[in-house]
Amino acid sequence: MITYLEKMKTNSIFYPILSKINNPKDLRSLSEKKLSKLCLEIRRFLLHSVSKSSGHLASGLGVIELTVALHYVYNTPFDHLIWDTGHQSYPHKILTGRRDKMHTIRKKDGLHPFPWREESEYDILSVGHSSTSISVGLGLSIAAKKEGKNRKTICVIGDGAMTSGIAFEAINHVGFIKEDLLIILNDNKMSISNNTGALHETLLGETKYYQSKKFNQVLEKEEKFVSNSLKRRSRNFFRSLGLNYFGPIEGNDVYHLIRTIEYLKKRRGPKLLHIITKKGNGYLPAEKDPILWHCVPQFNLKNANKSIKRNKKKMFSDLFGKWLCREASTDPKLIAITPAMKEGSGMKNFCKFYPNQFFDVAISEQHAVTFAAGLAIGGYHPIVSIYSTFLQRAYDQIIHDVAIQNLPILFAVDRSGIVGEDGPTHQGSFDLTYLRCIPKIVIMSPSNEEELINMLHTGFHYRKGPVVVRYPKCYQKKFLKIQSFSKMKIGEAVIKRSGKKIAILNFGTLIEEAKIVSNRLDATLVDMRFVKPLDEKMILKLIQNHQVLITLEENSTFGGAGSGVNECVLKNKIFMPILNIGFPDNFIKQGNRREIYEEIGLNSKGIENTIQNYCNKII
Ligand SMILES: Cc1ncc(C[n+]2csc(CCOP(=O)(O)OP(=O)(O)O)c2C)c(N)n1
Ligand SMILES: CC(=O)[C@@H](O)[C@H](O)COP(=O)(O)O
Ligand SMILES: [Mg+2]
Repeated sequence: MITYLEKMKTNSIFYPILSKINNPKDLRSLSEKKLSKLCLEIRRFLLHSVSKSSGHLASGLGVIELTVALHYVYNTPFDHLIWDTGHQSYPHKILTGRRDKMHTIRKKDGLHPFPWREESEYDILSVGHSSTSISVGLGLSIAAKKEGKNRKTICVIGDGAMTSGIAFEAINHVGFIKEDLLIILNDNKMSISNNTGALHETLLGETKYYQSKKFNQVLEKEEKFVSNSLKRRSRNFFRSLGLNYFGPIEGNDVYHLIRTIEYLKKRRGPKLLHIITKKGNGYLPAEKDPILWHCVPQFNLKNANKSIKRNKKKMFSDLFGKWLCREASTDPKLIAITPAMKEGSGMKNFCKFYPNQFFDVAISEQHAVTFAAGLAIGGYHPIVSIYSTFLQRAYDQIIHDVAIQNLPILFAVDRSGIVGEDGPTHQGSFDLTYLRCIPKIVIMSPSNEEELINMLHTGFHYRKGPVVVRYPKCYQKKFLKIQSFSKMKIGEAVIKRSGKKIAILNFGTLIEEAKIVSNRLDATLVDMRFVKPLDEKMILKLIQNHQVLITLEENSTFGGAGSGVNECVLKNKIFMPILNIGFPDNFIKQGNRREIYEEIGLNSKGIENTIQNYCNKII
């Protein structure tokens, strides 16, 4: 039987134009008048495909016209097209030979969630974290010039991604060395949440000016438009940094885009084209609620909003948000900071109820950390809520601006461990490794909902230096009413089960699997809770009456919690077999969390097998 999707991908009745486009060359052979119809077909295809696959939708809907225009005007893949962050690249994937695989996106062995170098020659840069496009684009354009290739480089960056430090640093360089590069600023006034910041205000100003002058009428006459857009203001942010600034122009009109981009292609030097698009364009539910539709689970197209909301389950992040509200109710000095991840981090209610104690600093992880340092020095009680993978961006800030100065800041490190569908760029595989070596930092890893709350409470009131509570992207199993919390003794582990020969030292939420395994193997199970400081007394006691130690964590085993246990044992000059179980030494691909844990041997069966194989040689 032909499945719905199979029908959809081959059906030349549903998609008379799109079904014939297998690469951008096919697109470039179309007459221009077919392009707006093609955009409609892509939009329909995208909606159907994401409704089956899940994924990033609203941003892709907003750049369909831009994607068509860019591949139409430029000679891709010879010319280099870079999509910043990459969550908007689904239309690009559809047009570059991957249409038939779109239903596999974000799935195990399926298409990668973002542009990926190994996946296609049209993906010149692998991405996932934002704001890298201009730096890489500049490097590519210089390389092309040195090689004597008449190759063009185009970077598409969103107004959200433009707020990040690295994008500012790149613009500073681009405007100075004046290489040939086209930056397209896709301004839809949205990050995941509403965009924030002074740059956003500046862009708003540009947009209002453009609307008041009705530049889109002038656009019909391309030359006049361009000269007008050059004339109308002597300075704006980008122009004052040495870039040729054009626009803003309507970014959801494929013909205007083609005219403008063709014109800019002929001009050399650093250019920034400011386009105004609508996130979710052409699909009313997503236009109305682009936050909900930024990244969606599978949904039913007939009652889309409802089916998305119905599928939403409570996560650890929501518990963090509840705890935050509760703690803020007794502490006006509590300040919570997010670098553009308000919704994902569970802070929607907090920012509503405590707007004066909340800062969304836009996509600026480095600033978020150092800004917290300033607040802490000033006597406030900052909490930085941040995803494990994005905290990687702020490593020096944690060491130089926070830890060296012993500042009391709580880091709520969300999405630690496997996040699943977002793949290698987003897995929280390394935070224990990169944080554990920082002197005096306290690191906790809750194994369940109660521990999460108690650890956040303990960490927030610790006040002797930085504290990290790291927790995964997992659903709450228990409904917790947050009435009271208790402080934990720093560095204290608890025994969950007493057994023989084998002691399992668990760090984090794999405890459910560890319980099953310890019952089957009659092993001792300890909930270590603290990655730093380790409960050394407990480790030494376990060594006395067991033959093997097993450590279990949701982090790379290289330098993670298990490495800490190894160091403790070596330091005490003890010979003891230790097996570290955790993530393997590779970048873990996309898939759902359950599948990935199974594949890397972190379900109960896998853990038991690994332990047995190891112990067979010893016990
Ligand atoms: C370094 C980093 N921080 C945060 C994110 C999460 N993130 C992904 S998309 C996005 C919003 C980007 O907004 P914009 O660039 O304007 O694109 P739009 O979604 O509006 O198309 C954010 C915050 C990320 N991918 N990388
Ligand atoms: C592209 C990106 O970085 C975000 O959109 C991310 O996918 C959000 O992740 P969560 O869905 O886990 O909040
Ligand atoms: Mg945006």
